Amino acid sequence: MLSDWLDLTLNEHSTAVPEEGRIPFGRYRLLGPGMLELEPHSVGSHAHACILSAGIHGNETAPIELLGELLSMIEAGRLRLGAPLLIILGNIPAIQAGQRFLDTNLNRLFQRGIQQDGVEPDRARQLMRAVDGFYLRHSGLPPLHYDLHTAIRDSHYPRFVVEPYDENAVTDDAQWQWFAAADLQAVLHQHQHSWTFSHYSKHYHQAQSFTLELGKVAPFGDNDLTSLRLMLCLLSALVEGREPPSDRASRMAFFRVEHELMRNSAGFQLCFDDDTPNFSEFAPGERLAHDPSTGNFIVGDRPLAVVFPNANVEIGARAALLVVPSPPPTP
Ligand SMILES: O=C(O)CCC(=O)N[C@@H](CCC(=O)O)C(=O)O
Ligand SMILES: [Zn+2]
Repeated sequence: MLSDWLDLTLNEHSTAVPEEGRIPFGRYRLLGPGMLELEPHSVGSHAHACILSAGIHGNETAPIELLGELLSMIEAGRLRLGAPLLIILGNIPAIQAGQRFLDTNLNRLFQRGIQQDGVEPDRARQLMRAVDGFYLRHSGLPPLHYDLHTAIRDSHYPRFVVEPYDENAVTDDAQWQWFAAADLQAVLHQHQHSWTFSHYSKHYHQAQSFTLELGKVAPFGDNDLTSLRLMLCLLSALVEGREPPSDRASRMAFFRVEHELMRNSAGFQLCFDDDTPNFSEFAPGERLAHDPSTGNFIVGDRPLAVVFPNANVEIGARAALLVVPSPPPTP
């Protein structure tokens, strides 16, 4: 029944799933569309209050399939539920339509007090309430949130972590070691508040919270989950409330954002090929973008690598992150 919940939710039949019930080692409760809470009979020695979200962008399907796999394992009793878990399917109509979003990018709206109306702002408000309630109910446990995505382009590091910015919340070193063991290959530290879903949990709840890019966008059924086998091991450990496997953080490449390229007008253009992979480097003097309202953006004294380039974002939105290597954290 739990593993059917994903399919039934996406096919508008979630009412076919009872609102609450038993599962091996615990209970489940539906909090609302695309929001499933699992509560263990007993918590493991390393349990966190875990939020795992996917489908914040509707065309990013591999993470939804990965959560389906995790739910099947829980339902079959192959994992011993040992931590409270909130599973979230983000933008349900966009997932149904196979689109990144319907009207506006949901992953820029996670800010308390947002005033906009519409499908995505309403969903952001629902999800923020669900996160607040979940962390309040499980306030005795450290909060954790992994928001699972896939990227539009190829990448020199196919699986990587984006660490949201917050000056008051410190990332545990253990997180980097878990990500290294999960075969994530790079980490990107954000340099300013970004109002993404992972930023919400970090900023308002001091959660260990990250956006995880787990490969490239593909339709349902076209994802190769074998590359996510070690990621599934990390998630399984979190589900069971035991300590995840660790590896040397220095296996991963670390970067920090130096500059955000914004699309300021309709005529904005990126001056490199559309299929340029994430983390491609550009030399000093190269022109990266042209915007009729602000002119050229030219690389300054040191090389810059480009991440998430997209000239077609909404006007006023981020069109690329420009990043530089940064030292790995010292344990
Ligand atoms: O591949 C792309 O261009 C976009 C992939 C994506 O959706 N990335 C997230 C990153 C969120 C963050 O900065 O933490 C996004 O743009 O929302
Ligand atoms: Zn995404």
